[in-house]
Amino acid sequence: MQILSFLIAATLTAGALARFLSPFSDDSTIGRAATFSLKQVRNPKFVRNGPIQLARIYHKYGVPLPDDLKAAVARIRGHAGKRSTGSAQTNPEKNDVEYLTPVSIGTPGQVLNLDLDTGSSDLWVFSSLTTSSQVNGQTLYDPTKSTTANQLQGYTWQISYGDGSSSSGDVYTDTVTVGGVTFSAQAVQVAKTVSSEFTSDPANHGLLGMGFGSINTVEPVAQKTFFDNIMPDLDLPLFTADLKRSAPGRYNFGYIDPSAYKGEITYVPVDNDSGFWAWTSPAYAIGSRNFGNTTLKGIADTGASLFLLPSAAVSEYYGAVFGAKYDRSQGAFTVPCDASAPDFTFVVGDHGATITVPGNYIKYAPIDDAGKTCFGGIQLDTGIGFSIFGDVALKSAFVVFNGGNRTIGWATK
Ligand SMILES: C[C@@H](SC(=N)N)c1ccc(Cl)cc1
Repeated sequence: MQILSFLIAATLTAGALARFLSPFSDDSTIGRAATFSLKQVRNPKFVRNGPIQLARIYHKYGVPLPDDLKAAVARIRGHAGKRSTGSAQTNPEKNDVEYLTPVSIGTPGQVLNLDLDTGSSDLWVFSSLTTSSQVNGQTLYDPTKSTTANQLQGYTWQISYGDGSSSSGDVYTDTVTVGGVTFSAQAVQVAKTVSSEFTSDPANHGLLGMGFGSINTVEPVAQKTFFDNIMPDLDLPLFTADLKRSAPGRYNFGYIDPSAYKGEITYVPVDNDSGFWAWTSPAYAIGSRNFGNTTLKGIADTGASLFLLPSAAVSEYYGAVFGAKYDRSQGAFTVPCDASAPDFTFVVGDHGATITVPGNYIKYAPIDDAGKTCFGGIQLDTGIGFSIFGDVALKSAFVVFNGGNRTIGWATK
């Protein structure tokens, strides 16, 4: 409501109120009907502004602003400075086994390449405290060289991952920056021990968990993830993953890049009770076959390389690939690298949206120098309790992880 019209309305209200409260005023108009008219004049300084006017209606009826409108209003009112966005390139290792993202820790910044992992919630790094025999060329975070590092005395952590790897250590807080977004008191878990899987990968300097805080392993008090900490200051409470096959991809924070995807983003609910970004796909299809009606309950996991599915789906898939087999020596399905591998398509939501994983992505990587036999990009999820939409699936899509309303969005690209 314009200021002038608001004042007029207030005046009218006050006058009416005065008459109601004291019907016996000394007003000389008593006994005669009082009439008057007011000429409205346009406020030349009033500037139309859609989002502001729309926001005022929401405020008038006490309805919270939708995230997009809130962000638009913040930008218009110049509060955008209080909001932030960020963008970080992420780089695949050989065979896309993981994607590493530069992260600055400490003052002055010590840059380590970390695996941003939506399947865990600890930010841990190789450090000057890591057992020297377990270090193999990794960049080490040294808290003694950071003027902003503070140890959480008596705090420890220990984590084990689905692939059998593990690490443990002590806890500091320090300034952490990813893609230009900074949090000044982020829990940084310094490794004192790491398992051989981590020692054997010089390029990987640690993990930055992007799962939910409920599965952070720090004791005696679990610590918030980097995303938990920056979410309130982001333009939008979300991050996006745009992973690519054998090419750099990108994690964006606080905004959705419309040039990064095609068509519409389809959002579905996330069940974070497990601490993971768990969601359900209602159906899948192999190649040009019809969609079945078997749901896939799984997690979107940037920290897992492969696409782990129920045995029925895996058997149906490899049954359609000439020469595919379960190789006991690999403990996994393999396919001839020159095989014609069908696409794997899964449904998102209940309005027909789908994501297609190209068959070539499922001829994951050669297991021999001759390049004749390839490791399958789809493998069994037996014993895990859920499927894993790992990088083989994620790099087939543009994926939005919305921590505000706990949804996950999928789009083709
Ligand atoms: C949740 C992921 S581990 C991770 N993304 N940090 C996982 C669990 C179980 C298996 Cl078998 C493989 C991967």
